[in-house]
Amino acid sequence: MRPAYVERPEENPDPTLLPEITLLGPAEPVGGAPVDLALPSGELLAGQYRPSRKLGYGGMGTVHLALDTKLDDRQVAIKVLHPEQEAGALARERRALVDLSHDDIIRVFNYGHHPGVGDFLVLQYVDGLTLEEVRARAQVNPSEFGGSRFHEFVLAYGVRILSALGYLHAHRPPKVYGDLKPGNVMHDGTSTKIIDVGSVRAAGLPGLTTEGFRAPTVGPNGESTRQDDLFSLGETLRRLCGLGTSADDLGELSDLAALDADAPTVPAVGETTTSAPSGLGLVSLARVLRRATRGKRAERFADAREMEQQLRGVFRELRSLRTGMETFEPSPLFLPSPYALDGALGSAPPLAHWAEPSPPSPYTPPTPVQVAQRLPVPRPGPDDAHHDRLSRLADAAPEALLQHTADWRASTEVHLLRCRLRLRSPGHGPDAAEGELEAAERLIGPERAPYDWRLDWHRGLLALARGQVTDARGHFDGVYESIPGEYAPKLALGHCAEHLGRWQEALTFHEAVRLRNPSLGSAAFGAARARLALGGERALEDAVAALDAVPQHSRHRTAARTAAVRIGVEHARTAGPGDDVPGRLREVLERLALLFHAHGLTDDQARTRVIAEVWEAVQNALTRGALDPEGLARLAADADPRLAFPADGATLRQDLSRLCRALAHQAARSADPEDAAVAETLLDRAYEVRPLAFRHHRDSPWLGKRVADWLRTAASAPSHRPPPASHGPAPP
Ligand SMILES: Nc1ncnc2c1ncn2[C@@H]1O[C@H](COP(=O)(O)OP(=O)(O)OP(=O)(O)O)[C@@H](O)[C@H]1O
Repeated sequence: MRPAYVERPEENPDPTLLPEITLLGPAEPVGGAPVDLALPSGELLAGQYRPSRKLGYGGMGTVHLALDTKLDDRQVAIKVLHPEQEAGALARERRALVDLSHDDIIRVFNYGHHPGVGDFLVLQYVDGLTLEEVRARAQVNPSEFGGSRFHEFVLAYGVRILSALGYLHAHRPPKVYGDLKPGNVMHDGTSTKIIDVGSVRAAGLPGLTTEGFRAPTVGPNGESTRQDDLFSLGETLRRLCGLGTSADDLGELSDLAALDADAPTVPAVGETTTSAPSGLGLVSLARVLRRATRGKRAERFADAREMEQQLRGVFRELRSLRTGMETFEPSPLFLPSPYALDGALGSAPPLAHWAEPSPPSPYTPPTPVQVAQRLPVPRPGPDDAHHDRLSRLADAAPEALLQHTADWRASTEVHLLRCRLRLRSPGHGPDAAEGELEAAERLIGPERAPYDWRLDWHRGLLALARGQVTDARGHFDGVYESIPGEYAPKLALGHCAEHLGRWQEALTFHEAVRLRNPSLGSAAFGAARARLALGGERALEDAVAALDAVPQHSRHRTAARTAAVRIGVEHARTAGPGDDVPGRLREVLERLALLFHAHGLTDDQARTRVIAEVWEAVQNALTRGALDPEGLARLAADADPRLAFPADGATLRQDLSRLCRALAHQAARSADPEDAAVAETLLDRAYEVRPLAFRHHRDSPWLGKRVADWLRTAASAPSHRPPPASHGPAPP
């Protein structure tokens, strides 16, 4: 191993950052030999280059370090070709090699011939290690690369190499590199260089390849396509990560089954002792490498850009899972979703909450139908005829959009849009949506349809809309296989796992998405629900922490803060004998004040419902003996005065009675007929809860008339002017 110093970069979300590797001292010649060029002493190669030592050798030739005496003694690498290479393809391609210009591809400065030595290329000199040497180093000393962080650096190598491959592939006619492997890429300071450019050729022409990195689809004489390059890169990265010994092993590592286990999965590491990421990070990494190294070209990434997007996504996931830090970058394939998928948790309790003798759990997840309607939406494909128009569409009512797009010429994306709109529109449903999906599939055609993840995504939505969650999980798993760096399939799988009772799996998916992008309410709510369902000592703290991590600038912030209050209430309501109910209630009141005055819950009706729920929880604690009158007084003394929290039991009851009447008022004016029935129940409660001195029955003939009159007035009051709770028409 050559002596070198590895300096890791600070933690950073940039998926192209590499450690800085500096070779130390006079490096040993790689081949162990000094210059072995047949040059008389003092003679310059081609009258210009002074060789100093051998750098290495390979199938094509021997590489020497030399000084360019005509250019300020600049260091260059001279690659002297083996005689059998001289008349080969390289000789014809020299001009093209000199023209190659990309930061991650070694520069070919010159070429020449020296009698007695032969043909040679003059290359940019790289004072670094090959990736094969880096791999060996990481195997011996993983901590030098930050342990499992090494895998993120491997992805960074991938992203950089893909930039070079993308450059070659974009030539007209396209070029391929043809012979990608760890020995042909060097770590150059903090960047990479593909060194062995002799294999570069036009796509489809014969050329150099290497056993073990060669795709099965390459022709007998090395005839390669762009997707064969992606295979070789996938294999290169697999070796660097040391995952398995072949693409088959990646299949095993890609399995979701392990994610519902209690303990984190232990990776089956093949060729390295570098600690590999575990759990979902490992699955995503294995999947991205597997997709690149699939046997059939159609199963691999379509191009360098597609592969790069997914490597970047997996990088973000690994980094966030390792550090717990946000690693956000907008998704290239999905639009940001406006919906929080918060189930019952993220908003004030609905009026129906008071219809039940004991309120339903607020932890209920969103229904499969709601999930189908509110998952993130794929961005329209750039090649679609309607791409521009589709990108400009506002998220309007589904019926209106169906009408708006009715006369658009059919295209895959238009059918997929209509499929989603029909799922969201009450008058249509899954059967109509399925027709659109079939039309999209026909347009994609039988050759490409099996590999188009968009079809699987929409099949997953359809299955959810029909309540077939196991099927949906299968479809979304297919999407995750295809685009392993994307967050949206993981969000979908998290919701499926919740409905299948696979709570550990749900937590794994939601946490991975949430950590990467804490602004995304859906994942924070999912993680909170999964933590609460799994239980355990820290369940409540961890659930609330996930919600608190939704940042102030997120559109889901108010919902997340509301949920944190409601979780506290629910906990106080269902607390066992050992629980610190006064402490919990104190926290709830603190959060409530912040929710109203800093975190944006400004709607008066919602505020009244949240206050009623909190006050009821306090009353409930008093009744159960979990809180005593002194404790209540202390809570009031500590609470934010703007909450006007009652300091004694009688005032609390009076407040509750007033709140119930305010809620009855909301119910009486609600457009929902079921709410009207709740109005009666709430009035009953208002009377029940009054302090003893005030108690009487509302059904007394005198009072009954007044109540009926009041309800009528309330119901006929103009509904566009919702008065604050305390300012409704004077209740009886
Ligand atoms: N530009 C360079 N700067 C520094 N070292 C280099 C450079 N090019 C090659 N080397 C060293 O020489 C070794 C052999 O180089 P290279 O892989 O290009 O040769 P090759 O004959 O094409 O090998 P093969 O075809 O077997 O991969 C490399 O492993 C590297 O250590």
